[in-house]
Amino acid sequence: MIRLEGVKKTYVSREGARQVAISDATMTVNTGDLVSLVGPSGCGKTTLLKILADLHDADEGVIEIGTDDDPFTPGRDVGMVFQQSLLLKWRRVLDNVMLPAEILGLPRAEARARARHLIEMVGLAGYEDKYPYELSGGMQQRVAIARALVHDPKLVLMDEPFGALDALTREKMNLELLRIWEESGKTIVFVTHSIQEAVLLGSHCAVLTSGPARMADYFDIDLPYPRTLDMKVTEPFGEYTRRIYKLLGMA
Ligand SMILES: Nc1ncnc2c1ncn2[C@@H]1O[C@H](COP(=O)(O)OP(=O)(O)OP(=O)(O)O)[C@@H](O)[C@H]1O
Repeated sequence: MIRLEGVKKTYVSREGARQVAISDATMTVNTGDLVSLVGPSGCGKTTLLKILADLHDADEGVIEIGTDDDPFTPGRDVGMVFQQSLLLKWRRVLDNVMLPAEILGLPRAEARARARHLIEMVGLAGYEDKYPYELSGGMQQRVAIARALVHDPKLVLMDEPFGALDALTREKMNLELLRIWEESGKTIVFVTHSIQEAVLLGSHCAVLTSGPARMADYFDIDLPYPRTLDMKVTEPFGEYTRRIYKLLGMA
């Protein structure tokens, strides 16, 4: 579904200083993959997501998303989830989830039915008429995930979606995301600073390093499904985390 080869992006400041945000990003993503992008702050993870969402152009490299038979239109085919849920506080849960469908002008009755189904899928049945302030941080992120899926996008981009949650809620949301991913069959690219989260969630993992910012490795994570939290203490899991620590110069 996605092919990147040698993708590079440099930002130029108003003073003319050049900052290489990402270089040599090369990866192939198949429909239904969940790709973790892991790396330290400033190594270009968000830049890569913005390139995939067509919010930024790359300077060099090949970017192919979709196929001739199944073309990809970024405005229609991308769903995004950010570190903050960015819910509209004056809208109830159902109306927040409906937002992308309204912006895209999708048929209303169908979109409402889909929104209700997604609210149920993210575990919030019964909360359709609540306002965001009535929900916990984890519940708000569930609403954001439902909102990212309502227009049935081909690609879901998640930028540190659980970064603001407490550790236990985050682990719970990891399992929830795996379930939602399996149920929805979506292709997901997921940015995280957490090596453990990258390994637990990813079917594939891209490791980005800084100084200079580049994609240092891209590999399959061949751990069985369903993934469970106790896998984190197994030897195969440890091998993947060691591999990433080494790439980041931390082992
Ligand atoms: N719009 C911009 N203009 C200039 N420089 C930018 C811009 N956006 C990002 N950068 C720079 O590009 C580099 C990569 O930024 P990016 O946000 O992609 O990193 P990141 O890996 O997502 O970081 P973090 O994990 O902290 O969110 C950083 O050095 C950043 O300062």
